[in-house]
Amino acid sequence: MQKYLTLADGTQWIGTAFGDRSIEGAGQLVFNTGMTGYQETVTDPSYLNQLIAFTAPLIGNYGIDPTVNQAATLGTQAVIVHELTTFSDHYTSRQTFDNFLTIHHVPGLQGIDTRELTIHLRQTGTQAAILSNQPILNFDAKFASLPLKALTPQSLPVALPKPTQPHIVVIDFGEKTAITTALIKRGCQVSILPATSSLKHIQAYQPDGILLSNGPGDPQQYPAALPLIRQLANRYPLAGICLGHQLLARAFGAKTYQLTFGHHGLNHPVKDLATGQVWMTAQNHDFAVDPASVTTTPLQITTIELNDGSVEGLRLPGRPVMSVQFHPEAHPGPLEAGQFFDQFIQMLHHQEVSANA
Ligand SMILES: NC(=O)CC[C@H](N)C(=O)O
Repeated sequence: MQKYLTLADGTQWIGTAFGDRSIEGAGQLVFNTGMTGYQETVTDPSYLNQLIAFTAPLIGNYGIDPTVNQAATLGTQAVIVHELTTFSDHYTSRQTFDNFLTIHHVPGLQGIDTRELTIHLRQTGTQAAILSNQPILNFDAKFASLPLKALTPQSLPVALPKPTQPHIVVIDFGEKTAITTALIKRGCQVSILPATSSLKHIQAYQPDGILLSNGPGDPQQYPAALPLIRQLANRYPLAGICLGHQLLARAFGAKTYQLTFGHHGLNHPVKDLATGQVWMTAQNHDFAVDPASVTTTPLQITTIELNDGSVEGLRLPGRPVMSVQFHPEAHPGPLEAGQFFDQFIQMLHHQEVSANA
């Protein structure tokens, strides 16, 4: 069965269907350059209502491991690959990628040159796209006819904290499981609360620290969260990751903007401005903090991306508050930036963030 990928600029790619053959998808088309980690990527809630094209030439070759999902449901609108492997004999695999997408009602397109598509997106910028079962006659009408997906809230909060363990409340904007796991692995107890929670409600959990999670969409779409974030940052040690970082910036008056084609991959070098140390990081974002706007706020830039110089980290001098644009929890990706969580846990003891945080 043929499937048609049509971009807002009218360009079209034709390939073969996989995943849920009957379903069509529409949203922003992004490319991901990771050589591995397709399962963590398609289950990452930050890809809500996006179509993901993988530049790696072979996808699906180690199957699906039920333990690595980043969320229980898939928010992605479609998956686009060059070549799909239809069998997998890896020892952790329990099903094929094709079958996994079918069960989760996500359509796929295989057999197109995703590197050519990526070059096109790098030249024209991120744009809307539709994966359809028939050629498209009217892009806008078809786009409007296809349903948007909604986020499924993460698991319920855990029981009251044990006095011996630091208790972290994660504010859930679309939290990835690996963030919670990274905190639990470091001895924390974690409660996940909806982003609509009131300060009073959060305080009732008696947190030792707050983590603002990653999440989908434009950070401008979350104005209601900003007063809460300011209140939390003034009361608790606080860390932000990706969307959480962007919202922390906005809460203190900085601006965010859309990158031309986003950062979606596993080998983005970032530099710690205090130490000069460079980490290879996993990234997944289309928006970024405007560095010029940070100078008008109490925040300080701590880290930058070496490919394009974009802002990768912030701190609030005098308060145990810091954030990163990249994904220290990785999954997929390199784990070397995981020290962000160690610094966060140090901060819980009400220490000022060290200059290299
Ligand atoms: N992974 C994230 O939290 C992504 C943040 C935001 N949705 C962006 O695309 O920039």
